[in-house]
Order: sequence, then structure tokens, then C-alpha cells
Amino acid sequence: MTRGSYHRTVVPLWLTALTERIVKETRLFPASINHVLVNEYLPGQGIMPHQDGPLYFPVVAILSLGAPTLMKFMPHSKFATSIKKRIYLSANSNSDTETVLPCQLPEFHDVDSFNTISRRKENFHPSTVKDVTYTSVEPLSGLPSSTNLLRSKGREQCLENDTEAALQHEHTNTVSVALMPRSLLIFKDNAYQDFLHGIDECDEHILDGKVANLSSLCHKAYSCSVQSSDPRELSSAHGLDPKDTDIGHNLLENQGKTYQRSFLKQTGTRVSLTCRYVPKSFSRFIRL
Ligand SMILES: O=C(O)CCC(=O)C(=O)O
Ligand SMILES: [Fe+2]
Repeated sequence: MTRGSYHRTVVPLWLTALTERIVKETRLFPASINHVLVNEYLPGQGIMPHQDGPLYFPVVAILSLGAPTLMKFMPHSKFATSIKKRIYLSANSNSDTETVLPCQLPEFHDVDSFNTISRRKENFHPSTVKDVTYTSVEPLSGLPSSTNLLRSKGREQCLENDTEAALQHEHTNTVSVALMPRSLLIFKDNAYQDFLHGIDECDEHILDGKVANLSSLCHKAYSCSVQSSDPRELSSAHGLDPKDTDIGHNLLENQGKTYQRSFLKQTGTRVSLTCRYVPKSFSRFIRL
């Protein structure tokens, strides 16, 4: 990703039209969007996991143009720390007995936390985005409200396992969202505060069960759940379109079975517009 310098400038009309529409249709921003960051990603470029920080109002709208990509949301390490603490305390108080340690996950699966705008591939320029329709991504499946993280018998074993438990926690609770061309992702509240977001540095993003909006792509993509010994059956049975340029497929052999794996191809340039609101009290800390 190339990060240029910030420009204080008059927001062009085509952009105001877009941001005002986002404000009006989502009703999630307290005032007009006054901060738009334009990022360009060459094929294979991504962005490190990060949080956008306290200067912004905690609602972000990201318009994606050009090549598709996959954004990952992973729990902030503060949750790993609290897991460690709980493991330690629990192990101390129950050193001889087997302990099951529950971990409350953040409320991440509000339907409202993620919205997409219908995908349409036409022009690269955001001024042409006129037909914006919102569709909710389904509640994130596979995210239980509490998880039994670790069974252990004593303090030593707990301490040995806590890093593993933290990693397990991160892995279990990472979700991703396919950002298709001309789509708008909105994330807010605890998806903003409790999770890091980032894009892996690669040009093929595996579409697995962690992709929250997989069903919106499912006429074209599916992950390793389907199997057949005859690869030809796979393609015909699922109506996969070999001409789709955004999604690729390959076949994997495992223990005599053939699995099809689908992936998003980030082979062209992607441009994103990250739209946020900086409250007046913070605007002196950031160039507007
Ligand atoms: O380009 C994107 O899709 C994400 C950008 C982002 O997260 C940021 O600039 O803070
Ligand atoms: Fe960000």
C-alpha cells in the first residue's frame, strides 16, 4: 500500500454526494463524514492488523473499488491477556481439580456490524456508484457466545498452555469479510474497539468458513466442505463459473478424496475509500 501525505482540500462534489448518501442511508454517523482516506493497493499488497484509534467516531465505511480482497478481523490482544489472568486465577483456586475455563467473547455478531452494498463491476470511479443497496451479512456463524478454552489440571500446566490458549482464542475468533469491487463495508462498535482489522499480503485469499459474507458469493465460491473423487463432478454439480475473474478454484487431494478450494484473486489494483467522522473536539489533532 502506498500512503501519501494528507491533503486538506475541499471535498469534491462527487465525493460529498457519496459520503452524504452513506450517512443518510446508514444513519450510523452523528454528522457528515469529514475524513476520507484513499488507499491504493497493488496486487498482493495488504495492510497490517491495526485499530483505527480513538480520534475517530467508531463507525467506519470502506468503499472498495477495483480488485477484490479479504479483510480479517481478529480479537485485540487485551482479550488474550484477560484469558491468561483467568487461567491463572482459576488454576490457583482449583489446583487439584480439572477446571474448565469459559471465555466470554465480545458481542461481535450483530447483524448491523457488517453491511455490504451489492457488487457491480462497472467503472472504477466512485462517482459512478449510484445504485447503492444495503444487504445485511448474516450473523456470524461459528461464533459461540462463550467457549470452553482450556481444560487443565494444575497451575504449571495452565501456564504452559496459556499462550496456546491465547492463540487458539485468536484463531477461533478471527473472522473475515470479502470486500468485492463496488462494495461498502461498515464496521462499528465492538468490531471497531475490540478487534484489529487487516489484509494479508498475498494475491490469493482463501475463502473458508470464516468468511462472514461467504453466502453472498456462494453461487460462485465454496470452501473445502464439498468432496468428490471425480473433479469433473465438482465443477458441474455446483455451477461454478470458470470465467469469473475474481474467484479462483483449485483442487486438493487428501487421503484419496478431492476437495475444491476457492479463493479471491487480488491480481489487479485495489483502491479503497475509508470514510470516517472526526468529532470536532479531536479535529485539531488530525488534518481535515
Ligand atoms: O483499505 C482498506 O480497505 C482498509 C484501510 C484501513 O483500514 C485504514 O486505512 O485504516
Ligand atoms: Fe483501518
